[in-house]
Amino acid sequence: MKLLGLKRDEVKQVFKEGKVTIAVYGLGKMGLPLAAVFADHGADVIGVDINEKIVEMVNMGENHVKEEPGLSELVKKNVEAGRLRATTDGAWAAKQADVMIIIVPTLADEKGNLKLDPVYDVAEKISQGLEKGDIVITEATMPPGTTESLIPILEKSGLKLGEFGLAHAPERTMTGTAIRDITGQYPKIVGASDEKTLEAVIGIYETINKKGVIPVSSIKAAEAVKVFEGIYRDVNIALANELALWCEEHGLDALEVFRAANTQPYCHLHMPGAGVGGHCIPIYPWFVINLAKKTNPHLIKTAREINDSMPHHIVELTIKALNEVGKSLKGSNVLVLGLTFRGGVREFMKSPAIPIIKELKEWGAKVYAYDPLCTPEDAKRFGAEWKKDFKNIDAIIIVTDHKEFKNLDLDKIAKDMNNKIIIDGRNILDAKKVEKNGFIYYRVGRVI
Ligand SMILES: NC(=O)C1=CN([C@@H]2O[C@H](COP(=O)(O)OP(=O)(O)OC[C@H]3O[C@@H](n4cnc5c(N)ncnc54)[C@H](O)[C@@H]3O)[C@@H](O)[C@H]2O)C=CC1
Ligand SMILES: CC(=O)N[C@@H]1[C@@H](OP(=O)(O)OP(=O)(O)OC[C@H]2O[C@@H](n3ccc(=O)[nH]c3=O)[C@H](O)[C@@H]2O)O[C@H](C(=O)O)[C@@H](O)[C@@H]1O
Repeated sequence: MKLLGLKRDEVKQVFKEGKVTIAVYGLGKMGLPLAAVFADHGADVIGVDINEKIVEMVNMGENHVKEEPGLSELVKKNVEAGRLRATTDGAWAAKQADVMIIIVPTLADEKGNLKLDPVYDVAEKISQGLEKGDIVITEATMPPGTTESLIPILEKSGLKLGEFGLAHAPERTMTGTAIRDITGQYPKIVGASDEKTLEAVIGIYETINKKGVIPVSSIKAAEAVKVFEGIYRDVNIALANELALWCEEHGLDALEVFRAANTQPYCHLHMPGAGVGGHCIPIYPWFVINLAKKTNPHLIKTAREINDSMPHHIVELTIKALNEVGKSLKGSNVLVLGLTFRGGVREFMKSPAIPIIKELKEWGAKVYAYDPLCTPEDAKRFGAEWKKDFKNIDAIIIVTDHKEFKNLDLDKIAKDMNNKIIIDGRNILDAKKVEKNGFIYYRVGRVI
């Protein structure tokens, strides 16, 4: 049933009656939870993905996003109920659907040069099935202005904007809490092409999100909200890193100072660490930097430089610790714990482990690695040798905050290692406890 022109409560009613067909383009870490949640709330959902294996798994009621708690049950339940199915045919899905949601990757390279091909490919497919009264929503994070750049492609359908609706409703969640967040952790931000579209889209998201909807004045404003959330994080992490380096110089423990400072409600010092990885936080700043013609976003650019310098600082701390025991990095056995960019998710995009391993090897160290979410092939791909024990290791570097690394058996490790050195790049161990076991323990902001 077409939703354009309905009031939000009418949308909720037809949604519950199973009269709304939604096509979700991109069945990844974000798209599959979203598709399953829409189906679980009564919509008839068609998932679209270019990956035939994913389409096949979903149609068998299987979930490929293993790190997402509750998702396997939700996919199975809704596929069996006939509310969720998948296809690789994006044009066919558009013909069936009343609402099309684009949540495919919006990637950028190191310098933020965008790779939006997946978004434009989906827009082309949608244009082949777009009908009067349909609504197209982008949920993928994208540079402000990108959603409206799809209008000429969508109008290849022969329809003019206004005969179909266009909106941006950014995905404000992360792997590990997607279902919780999509259904009610934060209000949904929505910006739309016109009042009718806004009204209908509010009805769609109020159906699945108990935190409700915050409408903003334009599509571009909605895109900026999401990008700014990420830039806020990147700049604040850079501030934490810079203050932590100052603490090292002055013999302070940054975390002790930060925790005390953060008791003031207006202070939110973030965590210093080995660097900022992922598809999101290190990328979004470039969306603003690249679009700045008159303004000079030098704070945002400097923050990026600070965060990207942290992997090198981790290597410096390792050299310092080895020197304490009369060893140089050359010829030392170093074990990197963690290859993924953060704990609990198997993603390598801009993972700090990559430059750390590279630089350690340039210094002549023998580099080993272990990560509970990875394989020996992953380690090899990044230039390290897979090692699950601590025998003959001179220094451990924790680069990823996997929960498995929070309870290391320090007694046993101390016996196995050649030299007892831990560089904690994610502040996950208790300094006093580690030092009690005779380790040299450094972390960003604490080299006491
Ligand atoms: N991963 C996260 O924590 C968050 C991601 N986002 C945003 O969500 C979007 C998707 O991210 P993820 O789900 O993490 O990516 P992902 O890489 O996990 O999944 C993307 C899916 O899209 C499919 N795909 C790629 N090109 C396609 C095309 N042309 N047509 C149909 N399907 C296509 C891929 O096969 C894959 O299954 C991105 O824009 C990202 O910025 C937003 C918030 C959090
Ligand atoms: C505020 C927030 O938590 N943003 C989330 C973020 O998810 P993401 O998976 O990128 O994880 P993240 O916790 O931001 O970490 C990114 C990187 O930054 C590092 N990091 C994070 C926080 C911190 O205080 N210090 C720090 O060094 C992490 O180790 C990691 O390498 O980016 C997501 C996104 O925008 O796609 C966003 O939806 C998520 O809510």
